[in-house]
Amino acid sequence: MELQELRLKEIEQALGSPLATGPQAPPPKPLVLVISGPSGVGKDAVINRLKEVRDEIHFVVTATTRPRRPREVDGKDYFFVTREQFEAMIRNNELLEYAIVYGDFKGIPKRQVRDCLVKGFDVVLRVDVQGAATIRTILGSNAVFIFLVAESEAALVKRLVARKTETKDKLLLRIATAREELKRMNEFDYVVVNAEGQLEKAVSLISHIIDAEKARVHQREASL
Ligand SMILES: Nc1ncnc2c1ncn2[C@@H]1O[C@H](COP(=O)(O)OP(=O)(O)OP(=O)(O)O)[C@@H](O)[C@H]1O
Repeated sequence: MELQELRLKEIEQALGSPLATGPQAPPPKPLVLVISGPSGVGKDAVINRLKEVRDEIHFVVTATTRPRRPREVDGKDYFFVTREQFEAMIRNNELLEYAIVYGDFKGIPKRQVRDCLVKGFDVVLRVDVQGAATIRTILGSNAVFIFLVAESEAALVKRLVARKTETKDKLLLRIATAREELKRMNEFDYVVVNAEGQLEKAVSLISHIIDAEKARVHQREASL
């Protein structure tokens, strides 16, 4: 050990400067990850699991006028607001993006995202395909866009039927919309398959995407 230290000293002397001990890689910039995909593909399921495996990431809570489903918690799964409250948020320019999705308003509060980025935290946003397009116009290549798909259309519909949260009309509308949405896959950076019973695999791939993004030489730089 001592001999080694001595050698290092000799090297430093020969170099005429001390050997730097700081990190050689620059600190990674905070990441904005947009997770999108057709209704019922498993966005919520994937994000809920991702929260458990990557607890350093911040998950922005979407505001919605849609009625709360039995197991959903206000402020955790969504901010459940009235139509009037939502309209006030639009008027006050408080939303990064918002849309009417199957008759209900959904939107991302800007402040939550901004606060996280300023503190240097990574942020995950959950948006429908329409919302992802809006965010792309704002953040462009400074955010990472992930498109979630099921293994097949049949599998997606089976999952939606099993969830039992839609009437038949709403279900048909969601399927038709999903067909259109699938055509927009090429607007995304990554596609992740959330296959039946394979939630862990989808979450693990997203986790690896995050790690790979952190290792980019040319870091994306999101700001609002
Ligand atoms: N890999 C999987 N295997 C089996 N079931 C799954 C898988 N992923 C999600 N599910 C189930 O499929 C249903 C739809 O998932 P989820 O509600 O997360 O979709 P979503 O994309 O958030 O839908 P929406 O956009 O309509 O809110 C849920 O009942 C969920 O538990």
